[in-house]
Amino acid sequence: MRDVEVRLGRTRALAGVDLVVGAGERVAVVGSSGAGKSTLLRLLTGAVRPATGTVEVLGRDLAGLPPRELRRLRARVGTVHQHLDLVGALRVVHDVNAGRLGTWPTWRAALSLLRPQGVPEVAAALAEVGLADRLYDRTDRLSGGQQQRVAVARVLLQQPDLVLADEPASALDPALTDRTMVLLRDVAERRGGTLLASLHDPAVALRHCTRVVGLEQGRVVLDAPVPALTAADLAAFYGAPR
Ligand SMILES: Nc1ncnc2c1ncn2[C@@H]1O[C@H](COP(=O)(O)OP(=O)(O)OP(=O)(O)O)[C@@H](O)[C@H]1O
Repeated sequence: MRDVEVRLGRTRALAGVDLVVGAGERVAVVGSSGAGKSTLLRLLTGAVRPATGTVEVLGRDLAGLPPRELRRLRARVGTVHQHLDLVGALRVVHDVNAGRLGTWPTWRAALSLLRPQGVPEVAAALAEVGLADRLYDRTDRLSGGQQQRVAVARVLLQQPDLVLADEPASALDPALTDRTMVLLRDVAERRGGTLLASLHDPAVALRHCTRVVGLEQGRVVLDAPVPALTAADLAAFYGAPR
């Protein structure tokens, strides 16, 4: 993205952001609450449009992309949203299958709501996140951490070229956090793709990412490869003493 500004209502959520992320990079987006991390990720899904500047995703300029092309592009972008974007009243199998709706014809997507399609692959993705036995549970009967893992399973099934994760481990304990980050890394790496994750824990950023981008009041104030950073450098972004 080049020289991007985003306004949300009266707030300038991002200002003058220049960021180029190459294939295969794993980028942690860090910063205090309200710094603009979610906005940055939502910009890359086309959910938020810039007031000025350009945003390119997987080599396509999002401005003026016809809806059909935008849908195709979105099918190549896997997202774990901060608020998970799951349908609680559905069975887990349907919520996970939503990961590939973008690549299915409409008739198959509709049919899948009546009779789930491709159940073995869904079961395999759920097994990877440790929820093999929850295939037919209602999603809203699962705990917050389990729902977060359903959202990860959906991305595993989708096999996208770009993975965006907004605090993907906020409801998980440390062991599950690491496991989830490894899964997200794997799914990005399988396709030679890229991972961008907003992360609240500096240690997780250092363990799992190759680069850290720090935001403050909508501006990029840190952009460094992980080997160049210390835990103290990062702690500053979370309000901890250096
Ligand atoms: N829908 C909205 N309308 C108006 N302002 C918004 C909206 N969404 C976010 N903002 C504002 O934009 C700024 C950036 O918000 P954003 O959600 O990107 O921050 P964040 O770094 O992801 O925060 P958090 O860590 O708390 O999730 C904040 O000042 C926020 O109040």
